[in-house]
Formats: sequence, structure tokens, C-alpha cells
Amino acid sequence: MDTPLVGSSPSIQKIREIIRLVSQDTSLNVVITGETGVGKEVVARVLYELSPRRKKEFVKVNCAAIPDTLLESELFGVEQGAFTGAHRKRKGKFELADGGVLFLDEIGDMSFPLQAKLLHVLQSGEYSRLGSETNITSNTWVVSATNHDLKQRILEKKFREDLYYRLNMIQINIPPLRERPEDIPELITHYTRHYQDKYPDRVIAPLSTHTYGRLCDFSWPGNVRQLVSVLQRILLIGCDDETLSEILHEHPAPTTPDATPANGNGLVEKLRAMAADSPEAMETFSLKAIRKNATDLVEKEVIAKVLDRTNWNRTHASKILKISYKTLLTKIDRLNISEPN
Ligand SMILES: Nc1ncnc2c1ncn2[C@@H]1O[C@H](COP(=O)(O)OP(=O)(O)OP(=O)(O)O)[C@@H](O)[C@H]1O
Repeated sequence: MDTPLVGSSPSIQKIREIIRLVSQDTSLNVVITGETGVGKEVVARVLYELSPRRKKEFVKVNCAAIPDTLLESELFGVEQGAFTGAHRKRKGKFELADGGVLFLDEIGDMSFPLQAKLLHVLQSGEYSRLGSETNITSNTWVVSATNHDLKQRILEKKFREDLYYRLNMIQINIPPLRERPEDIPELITHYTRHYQDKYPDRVIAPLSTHTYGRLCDFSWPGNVRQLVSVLQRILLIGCDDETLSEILHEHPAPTTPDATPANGNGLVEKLRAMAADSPEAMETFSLKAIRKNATDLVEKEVIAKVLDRTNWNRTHASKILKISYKTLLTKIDRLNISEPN
């Protein structure tokens, strides 16, 4: 098998078992959920590689990356002369994935009108190229992935409930890496070997015990993708302790659009609490004042975290925050951030 699904935490073992069962019955559409970088595409590829469909194509479409007008022709293809510029017939991804797997990544971002068209294909088992009347029978296994909470999107009227049930016959949820830290050592071993094989001419020193410990203890907001990229950097370029602190924290946290208080900053909760403490104050707040308060709350949390991680080394903290030393001191003072005793 080409794609490794590394890990032996209980959740990865359970996912392996689901994959083993589902890959034998490819009439059931699958939705894979989880934060960005947890391995949704890895799971989709393993499903494909274990299924009888592995002899045909695995075709990936990123529904968020392609503008809506193009996505339709990308999925269903175009007949010659269908519109100005359609000089020749072009097969769509459905057709290319015939007998194989169509992996619809970021399905939660597909537009509502296109969702209706996709639903029609899944219900009727047929589609036609743009500009053509001829129906083509669809024989693809549709595996989708999203980091949205699709049920929430349904409530917000951004995702069709009927399509949800068509796509989501089986759901595989991959927990974030911070909830399965026992997978980290295995991932480190796997990817260290991977880079040693990939760069046979380079001397790749094993990680020091200290660095290994830091990687195992980190919370990995960008999940396995972040771990792999940090590890690659350490193995190929090397990295002292201070630089490691910087690179661990320069990665943006994942975007979890529908998740409750993102990344633990709890901002919304805090604003709610402020309102509960003083409903009158909240009522008289201008939007501008709310925005200012929100910014201050976020800034205070971020600065305090960075200062904590740098042991209150203000020079280092200002570099990480990309502000001048002087601005940092002003903010510490204004936001009332105090050094722990
Ligand atoms: N269990 C795993 N075993 C081995 N490699 C993994 C695993 N999970 C993720 N990876 C690696 O991490 C990186 C990101 O994985 P992948 O693209 O599958 O994540 P994703 O959840 O689909 O991300 P996104 O939501 O951003 O598309 C890839 O390099 C992939 O090979």
C-alpha cells in the first residue's frame, strides 16, 4: 500500500477497522471529518487502496479552491461548443473517476446551487456534460472530506440536509493530534525514516532526547501536517532550542470555522460573560467599543502566552510577535499583563 496511516492510538485503530469494513462495500458514500491536517486525505486514499476500485483512478477535487462556475464543468465535463471557448470535449472528474473514487475535499464549501446538482447525480446515478443532452451513468465511489461541522452548516442553511444524508452514509471522524498524543512517537519514527530514504546523500542525525520530548509534548494545532513540516525542518536543517520555540509557535492554528471558541482563546465566551455581568453596559456598547474590547482580549491572551513561553524574555517575545520592543512594553503596560512571581 502506498499511503501509510501511521498510529496505534485507540481512535486510529478504530478508524482502521472502519476502513477495512467500508472499503469492501463501496456503495456507501463516506464523509471524513476533522480539523485541517489530521489526515483526512490519507484516510480517503487508504479506503481507495484497500477497495476493489484501486485498479481505477483516485480523483481529487478541492471544492473550496475552484470558483463555482468552473467547479461545475470540472465535475461534469464539457461538450465541444457548449460555450464560447469550449473548443473541444473535456471529461469531468466524475467521468475520470469512473470505476474508481471521487474524493470531494472541502465539501462543506460547495455552493448551494452546485449542491443541488450533485444531489441529483447521486440520486439518479446519471449526469451529463455541460452542453450535452446525453446522460452518462455514474459509477464512482464518492468520498468527501470537510473540516466544517456539516450539521451546523445545515442549521445555517449553507448545506443541504438531503445531500448530507446522501454523502454521509458512513462518517469517519479523525480526532486532532492533541487528543491522541500516543501517535506522535510513531509519526516521528515513520517520517524520520521517510526523510532518510528520501535524502540518502544527507546525514540525518536522530533527534536529541530533549527535542524528541518537546515534539511529543507539543499540542500541534496544525495537527500531523504541522508535525511533519517541523520535523522535516529539524532533520534537514537542524534547529536549536530557541529556534524550535519560534517555529513551533509561528504556525497558524487551524481554521475551524464552525467550532466553538477557536483555539481555546474563548473570546466569544468572554464577551458573553461580560454581557452577563453587566447587561446594561453591553447594551450601550457601540460596535466600535466591542471591537476594541475584543482586540484587547485577544492581544492580551496572545502576548501573555508568548511571554510565558519565552520565560518573559521581552526581546525574544517581541521578535515572535513581530512588534518592536518598545511597542511590546507599551502593550504589557496598557493591557495590564503581569509577570508571574
Ligand atoms: N495518520 C497519518 N499517518 C501518516 N501521515 C499522516 C497521517 N495523518 C496525516 N498525515 C500526513 O499529514 C499531512 C496532512 O494530511 P492530510 O492532507 O491527509 O490532512 P487533511 O486532514 O486532509 O488536511 P486538510 O483539511 O487541510 O485538507 C500529509 O503530509 C499526510 O501524509
